[in-house]
Amino acid sequence: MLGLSRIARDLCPRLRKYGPWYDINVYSGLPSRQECQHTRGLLLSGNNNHISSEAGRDTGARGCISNPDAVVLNSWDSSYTMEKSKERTEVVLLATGSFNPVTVMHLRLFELARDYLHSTGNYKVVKGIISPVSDGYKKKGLVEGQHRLSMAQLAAQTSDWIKVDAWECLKKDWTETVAVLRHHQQHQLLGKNDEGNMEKKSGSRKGNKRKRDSNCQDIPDSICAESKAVPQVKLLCGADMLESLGTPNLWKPEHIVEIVSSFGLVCITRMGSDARKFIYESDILWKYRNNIHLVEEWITNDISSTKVRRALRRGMSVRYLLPDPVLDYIKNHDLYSEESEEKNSGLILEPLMRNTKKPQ
Ligand SMILES: Nc1ncnc2c1ncn2[C@@H]1O[C@H](COP(=O)(O)OP(=O)(O)OP(=O)(O)O)[C@@H](O)[C@H]1O
Ligand SMILES: NC(=O)c1ccc[n+]([C@@H]2O[C@H](COP(=O)(O)O)[C@@H](O)[C@H]2O)c1
Repeated sequence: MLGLSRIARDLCPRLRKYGPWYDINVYSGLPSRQECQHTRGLLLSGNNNHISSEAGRDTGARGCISNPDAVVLNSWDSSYTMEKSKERTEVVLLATGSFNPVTVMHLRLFELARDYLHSTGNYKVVKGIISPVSDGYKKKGLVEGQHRLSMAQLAAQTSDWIKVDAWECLKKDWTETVAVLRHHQQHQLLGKNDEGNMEKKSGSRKGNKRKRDSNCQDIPDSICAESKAVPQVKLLCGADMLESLGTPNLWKPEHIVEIVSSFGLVCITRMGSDARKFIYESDILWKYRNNIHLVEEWITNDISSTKVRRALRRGMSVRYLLPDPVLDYIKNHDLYSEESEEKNSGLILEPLMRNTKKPQ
């Protein structure tokens, strides 16, 4: 830890010569992501290191801890940096949900969110992840995880950037969403470090993938190899899921704070939900509103998995609401019936079960 603080101190004079905006102030604690939106610079630490080292006093610049696992030095003067480096904060969009079954609207969420984030000029979406919930969620009518996973995989085949991740789904027990976010953020961090180590070992740099930052010219190779900031994982959801944050005992308050402060939300408007009003009426969400990106879906589309299952049970066509391969999969496995809709009937949803205090 002390070694890392020393590295930060050593780097200051070198970085300072590129301009006052690079003064470094590595804070302890966990600032909100909005303070880190333009995170750039040197990845300094790994697991749970909360470095406190004041290396520069100018108010025009700061570094910050962008997540519990990484310390990055960033530029405070974002407009200058944007213009100078044309770099944007990399984002991984994570959508959790039942996906019972996945619909074309689920895929649209990713496209809408990516368009919006790119239009801000501040972000570059590098990946989308669909993470179907585990059977342990115990939602009524939830068909087996393996089927929901397979359908999501078939749907994602049409995209070159949306992937399906089985980590959450294949667990026997339900995982709280904040833990899923932490898992994927950690994965990003390890991925970046592995990439850095691989390059150091092979001594090669592949194409443009990890171009040496011009600001790194006289910084030791061992540090520069890790100079690309880790992508931020953000939760992607519809406005109904955002509103579910207000359902008593469904979400732990500290988890809501962590989601909106440390990760951030990208929320797509949905018929029947008023996300703006909900944010206004919630003190926590209002406090972190700069880290909640509300995306207006102008081509409104109220496809829902519940409606699709209902139509399937009634023998009605759902073609063009789901990708064709998903429809074929449902037919081949005879997935949705009156019987399947009764699954978990009478059971309490796992988050409610966990968060409801038992009477003394
Ligand atoms: N039409 C839609 N508009 C906006 N968001 C949507 C839409 N459909 C799904 N979502 C979002 O996709 C995520 C995963 O949704 P989920 O798997 O629960 O599907 P769903 O269609 O909402 O299911 P259900 O009908 O059971 O509520 C959630 O964040 C949800 O808000
Ligand atoms: N406390 C929590 O972390 C919490 C509570 C309720 C739902 N969720 C998640 O939100 C999503 C909701 O999906 P559905 O809209 O299909 O019910 C699921 O991924 C579920 O795991 C998380």
